[in-house]
Amino acid sequence: PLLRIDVVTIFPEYLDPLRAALLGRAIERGLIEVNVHDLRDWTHDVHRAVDDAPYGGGPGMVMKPQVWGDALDDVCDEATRLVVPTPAGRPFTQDMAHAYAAEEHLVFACGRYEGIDQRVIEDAARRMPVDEVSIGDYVLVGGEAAVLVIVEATARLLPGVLGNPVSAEQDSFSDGLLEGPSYTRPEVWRDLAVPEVLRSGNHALIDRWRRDQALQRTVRRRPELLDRLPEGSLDHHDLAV
Ligand SMILES: CN1CCN(Cc2ccc(Cn3ccc4ccc(-c5n[nH]c(N)c5C#N)cc43)cc2)CC1
Repeated sequence: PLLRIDVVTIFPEYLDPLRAALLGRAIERGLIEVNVHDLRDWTHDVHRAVDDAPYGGGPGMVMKPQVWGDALDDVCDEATRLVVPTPAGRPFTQDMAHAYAAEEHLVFACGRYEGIDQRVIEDAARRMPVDEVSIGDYVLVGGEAAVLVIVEATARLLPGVLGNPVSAEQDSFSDGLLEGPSYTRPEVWRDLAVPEVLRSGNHALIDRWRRDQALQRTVRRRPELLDRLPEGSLDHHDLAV
């Protein structure tokens, strides 16, 4: 496959959506290989314990290092990049999705409770690249949803995974602005009409209108993106918007 993915979690069924739709077909076609492992398969005790009380006190439980250490020893190899979702992680970005799409083997460690004993990450970092990443500034209950997000954003960049091959520059964030509105038939729906310009056939005008819409939407919803635009990417007409 282009990319091998292993996920370790105490809720393996949470990753079932990876096998649906386009991603599922990419797996069937051998473009991507996805293996999901139940962390409890590496527990040592009759209670199959994966967590314990935090040193130093505090709320909740922490995931035991021994269980994770044994699991990662079996699942990781010389080509592995270990990705650990965590609220305290580096923000996951489109650039990271491109980097992950170029990898050979990704292993995702899904934490639950208050997270995984930090020594698991420290120990892994001795023999492989390890990324602690966050998918956004909101609080989840575990890492599984983040893995679904990261895998989707990464897999869609692999050649052949999606029907229409995406090109980096066509991706919405690539020209630095948000996507503008889209329309399709019927021309009027619940007395809402499609903007005239889009039916004019005047493609210079259409392109200009679409850029204006993207610019207005970006100013309204994500003004901070405008600071990141490359120098001179807004012409005098844009600035008049
Ligand atoms: C008093 N304490 C209370 C706990 N908080 C911190 C905290 C610690 C763990 C969890 C639950 N959890 C366990 C593993 C795990 C992985 C990813 C994510 C995650 N959340 N949001 C993202 N963007 C994520 C990603 N990616 C959450 C996870 C929630 C909140 C500090 C203050």
